[in-house]
Amino acid sequence: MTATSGLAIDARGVEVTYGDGTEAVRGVDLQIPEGEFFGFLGANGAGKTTTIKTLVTLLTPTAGSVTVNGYDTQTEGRSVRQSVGYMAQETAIDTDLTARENIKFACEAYGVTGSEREERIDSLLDLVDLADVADKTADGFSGGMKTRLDAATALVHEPPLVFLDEPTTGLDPKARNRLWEYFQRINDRGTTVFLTTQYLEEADYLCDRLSLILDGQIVETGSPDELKSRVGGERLDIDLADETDTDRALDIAREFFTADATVERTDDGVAVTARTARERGPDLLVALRDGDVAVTGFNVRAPSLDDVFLAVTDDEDGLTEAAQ
Ligand SMILES: Nc1ncnc2c1ncn2[C@@H]1O[C@H](COP(=O)(O)OP(=O)(O)OP(=O)(O)O)[C@@H](O)[C@H]1O
Repeated sequence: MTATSGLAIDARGVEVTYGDGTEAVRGVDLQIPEGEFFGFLGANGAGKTTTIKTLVTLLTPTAGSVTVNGYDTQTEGRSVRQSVGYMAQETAIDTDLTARENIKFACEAYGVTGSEREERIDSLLDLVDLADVADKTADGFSGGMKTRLDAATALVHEPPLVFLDEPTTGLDPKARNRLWEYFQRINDRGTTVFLTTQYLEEADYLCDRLSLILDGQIVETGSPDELKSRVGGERLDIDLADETDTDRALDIAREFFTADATVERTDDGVAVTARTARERGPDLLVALRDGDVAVTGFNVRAPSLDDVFLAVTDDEDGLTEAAQ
């Protein structure tokens, strides 16, 4: 690796416009330190795959510059490709071959030869928990097993940086959790991971830092906790027995929580978002009872990345409206 900056990825002002005029990526900046587990979070069509394809040199940016592992993607494409692993959305495995044969095939494609090859294949099979089925053909594998095999084939050349494009889409929770363990394992051994996902919970669980991408632009970057703090604290949902009590409950809650809280009407009652929601929630319930408001249920939860996305996209809507 020639990187001296300590950055696995340094992308500046990247724009990608497809031939039909679609502006898929509109000015993306990414500085990702070596060793980081980075998440790129966005809905369908937000521009995640286009960004990855640009970083791994499958697409040439319309504008901007990208350095990956210290190599310029436009002038040193070959070195970039040799220094990264890429697990695309479309599977790269051949289901007529065994797990071992698939990995061997990937070794050949990446020029991994010689004495260390068999050892590396065995260690990858172990890493993705497929050693027991190494000599079975992949057509009988579950979705999760195929995905793990796919991920292993992206790692045969021991790249310092691996791109995973929505690797858990369509997997059941058990298979997904197993894959998460494996991704953590490869990051623990020093590999930088760039993961795209539509799952907020996944980014929250795995990533050191993440960016939210919306319509080809990064709208927010930070650690999961930092992003969650954007929402303004924990959320307390209170269900009311009688809908006609809602206005009174809102008044009591607003009086009880001061400036920093958001108090709103919900389908079942009221919700308070505040840093002190958990701590002061029980006292609010007492205040509601004293005000003759009957409560049928309540729940306090830490903000999810869903909440963050909503907060950010609400802001975006506000900006768009203001600009019009
Ligand atoms: N080859 C293409 N030609 C024209 N437009 C494209 C092409 N590929 C993608 N797009 C468009 O570019 C935008 C970004 O797509 P992209 O696949 O990068 O998003 P994504 O966030 O990866 O979505 P997904 O979760 O569906 O994979 C979308 O509007 C998509 O329709």
